[in-house]
Amino acid sequence: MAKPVLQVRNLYKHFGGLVAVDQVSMEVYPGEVVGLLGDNGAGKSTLIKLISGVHRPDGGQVIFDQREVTLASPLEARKLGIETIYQDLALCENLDASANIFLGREPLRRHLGLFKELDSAYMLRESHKILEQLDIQIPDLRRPIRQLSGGQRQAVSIARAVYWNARLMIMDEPTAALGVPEQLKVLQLIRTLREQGVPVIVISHNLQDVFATADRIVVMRRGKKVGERAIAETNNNEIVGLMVGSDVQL
Ligand SMILES: Nc1ncnc2c1ncn2[C@@H]1O[C@H](COP(=O)(O)OP(=O)(O)OP(=O)(O)O)[C@@H](O)[C@H]1O
Repeated sequence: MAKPVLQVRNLYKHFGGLVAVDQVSMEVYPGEVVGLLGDNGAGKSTLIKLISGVHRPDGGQVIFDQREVTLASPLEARKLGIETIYQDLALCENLDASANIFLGREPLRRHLGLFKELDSAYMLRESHKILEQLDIQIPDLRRPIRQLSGGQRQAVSIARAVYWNARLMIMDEPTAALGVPEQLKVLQLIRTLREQGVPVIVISHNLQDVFATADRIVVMRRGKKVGERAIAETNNNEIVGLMVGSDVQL
């Protein structure tokens, strides 16, 4: 069996007296989609922030590519290939898709052998390639991002991560703000990522979405991991039961 891309062991994080993530261990294998589920306040966001370098754990280990890592910042996580896409997408509204894909990492070329300028032709060519590779249709790559639909923006954000060699993609509620056709496109994009070997951790409140895309589900409640199931071996009721706890009657 392939080795996990990511392993977390006994991760622990508290905020004052509140334990947000309590001894959580999980793995993510190459080419799989893991749905991270749990009710509000269960600790899902805190867990992914520990994996993406936003928070430092108070205990436990993060092992990436078989090596224990200390992620002191989101930049360090990104250097390893851990890319997180939050709902705000971190795109620049006034720039076009290709400028966003290269944001902060723009290639320069010499102009008339004298001074350096942005190599927009290269950026455009490369953007076309990555969007095609992911089967993303954006009719006009020169339009500012603000004129694109929510699903297209999400897609640009994912394309950027893949272009810069994402080895693990973490997505926080990727479909929450989208209309139904756009949701379907984003789910399809998650499947494409899996097919191209990039594993995905996806947080969602939408069980239908998770059942449509994930291979495995991890359920959290009150900071703890309370269950882990292969999609083929579970169903809605069982997952809801784990999310709300056996003390609640369904
Ligand atoms: N920076 C912080 N400071 C203090 N408490 C925090 C902080 N971040 C999260 N918490 C608390 O930790 C607990 C877990 O929160 P977290 O956001 O991880 O849950 P969640 O499962 O992502 O919830 P939701 O689905 O509502 O986003 C909550 O009780 C929350 O109030």
